[in-house]
Amino acid sequence: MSKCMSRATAQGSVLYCIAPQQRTFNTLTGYIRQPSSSQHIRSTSNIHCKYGHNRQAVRIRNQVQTIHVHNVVDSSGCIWPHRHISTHTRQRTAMYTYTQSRMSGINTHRSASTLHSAGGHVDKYTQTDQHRQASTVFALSSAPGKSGVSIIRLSGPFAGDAVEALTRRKRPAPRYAALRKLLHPETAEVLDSALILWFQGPNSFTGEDVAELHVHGGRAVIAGVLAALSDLGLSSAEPGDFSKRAFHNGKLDATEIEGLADLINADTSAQKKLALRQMGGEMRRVCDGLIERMTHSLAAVEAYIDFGEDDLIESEVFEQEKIHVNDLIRDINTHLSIGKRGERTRDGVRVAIVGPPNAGKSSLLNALTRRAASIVSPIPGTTRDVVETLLDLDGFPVVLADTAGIRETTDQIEAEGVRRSIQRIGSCDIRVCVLDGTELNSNHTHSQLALESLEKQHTDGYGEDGRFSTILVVNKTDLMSTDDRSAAVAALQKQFGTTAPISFTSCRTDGADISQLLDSLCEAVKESCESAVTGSLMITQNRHREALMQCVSALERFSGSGDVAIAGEELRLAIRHLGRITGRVSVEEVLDVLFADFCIGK
Ligand SMILES: Nc1nc2c(ncn2[C@@H]2O[C@H](COP(=O)(O)OP(=O)(O)OP(=O)(O)O)[C@@H](O)[C@H]2O)c(=O)[nH]1
Ligand SMILES: [Mg+2]
Repeated sequence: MSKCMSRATAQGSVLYCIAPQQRTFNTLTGYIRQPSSSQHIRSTSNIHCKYGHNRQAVRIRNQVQTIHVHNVVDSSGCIWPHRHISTHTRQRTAMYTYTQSRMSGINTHRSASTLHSAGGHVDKYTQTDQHRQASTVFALSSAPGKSGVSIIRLSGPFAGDAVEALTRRKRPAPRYAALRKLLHPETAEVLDSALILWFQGPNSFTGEDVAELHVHGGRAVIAGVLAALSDLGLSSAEPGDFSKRAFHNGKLDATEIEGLADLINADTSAQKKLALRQMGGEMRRVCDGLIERMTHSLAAVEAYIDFGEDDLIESEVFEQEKIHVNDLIRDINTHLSIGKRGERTRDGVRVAIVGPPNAGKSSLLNALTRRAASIVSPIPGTTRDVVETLLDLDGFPVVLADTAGIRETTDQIEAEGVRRSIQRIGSCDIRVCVLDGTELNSNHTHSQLALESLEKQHTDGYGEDGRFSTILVVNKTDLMSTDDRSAAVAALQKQFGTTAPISFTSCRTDGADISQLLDSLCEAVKESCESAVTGSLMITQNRHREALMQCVSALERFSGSGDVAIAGEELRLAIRHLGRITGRVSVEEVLDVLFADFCIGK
């Protein structure tokens, strides 16, 4: 929490913000106009202020993290109410506004100097050592269990002292590895010989003081060092504690933290690439760019509401902003139109193996995964439930599902299995429909029923991206003649058209031939993950998609609105939806960027 106060000067009021860690807010000084004038101050200082007949705004530039303003006092001694100031680290601009009506009831007679002397505003570093110890966390950052080297990480104000207590030497120079003996701080028992890395905050992952102890990865060594840290009064980190601190200190935004978690969980190279893109701030940059554009539009609309009559702002402003907002809608829809490619790459492409009983679905799943994941038997109706297994196909993650054979049955359990199969046909990304090649030409009722179910769920075989997302597999080719194959192709093409991909497979236990299917499947999986539009944004989380969709809805309502005040609210709502993606913007406030661009009062 930071505190703000002002000091009267010849130019107006200088705004001070005092952060818990004083280094953070050196840049936050600036000028606040007295609320009796509507003249806009253009200042080269870090804060601009503008007074309108019902709104007040403070603009902060070059901020490095989100701050919380408790009280702002202007030169007349008027205390402004508590509000959040959210800053965009790289966007360089943030706004703090409030409506004057909300100021009613606030003590306007208390002077800035009284506030100063009242204490509690200068948040000087007064934490006790105990407090510093408890707010410093430690954890084993590498995987638990035996290993060559394990890394124990510490973060917080007491991290440096803890290193000195364990090594009985001065902490190493920042970012230089130092070999040190670790000793128990009380008993002096040797715990290990460790490599120590020291990161002085804010130049660390969490933004706090951080130390990494690279110790030998034996269980007893790790347990001994962790116990010593606990004895020093440090707290054991909760899951995600380090990332949470990085977020609160403005080191990572919500999307970058999600990217980090994805990177740790990435099993395939495509997942890794996607996670690195997100961790690199791709989503943040897109969101920041969109928010900046919306902010400009909102500022124009607000300026029109506040100053339209007094300052002769052209009435076309509203119409012009509708054009800008329509451009925004188009751009966000372009991101959304790429479909669920990002989510598929992150969570795995859902591939379902479906078809009539005994066609060889389970045999095919086992051949693809190269293990006996599903039970195979000559008895039709062997598979009853959906059997899922994970597969890495050319670097892309696939969730492969074997399903019950589709047929009419009086067996209640099998009927439930058939219902689940049909459901899976509708919900998966790619369908692999396995047919018994020896029975395909004999008007086999089960094959027909399976194909009909496929058609019913997916009328023309095309998925949400307009791709033909069904691969037809003719299995048991070892029992088929060349003529049988030609007849099978003709029959399937008659039903599904000539573009339907058809693969021939054999899953005999003495050697499966599935290469044709593997090629088709790899192609389909890649296509369902990779974006046709190079460099386009990959949406990896459902919550991002939902926020973007809600943002578009609000923007559409803005465009359709005839009332400028209501439209302004919609725009504010749109910004808030996008702000939720990065976690950076918690606006209840009106953003007002345009004071620099709009020459109000000229
Ligand atoms: N000759 C030959 N037999 C196969 C082939 N694929 C599967 N089979 C046999 O066909 C029978 C059924 O195989 P499954 O894999 O259990 O068939 P399924 O489609 O999973 O059957 P349900 O689970 O009952 O729906 C088994 O006896 C397999 O050994 C193949 O390519 N060639
Ligand atoms: Mg089966």
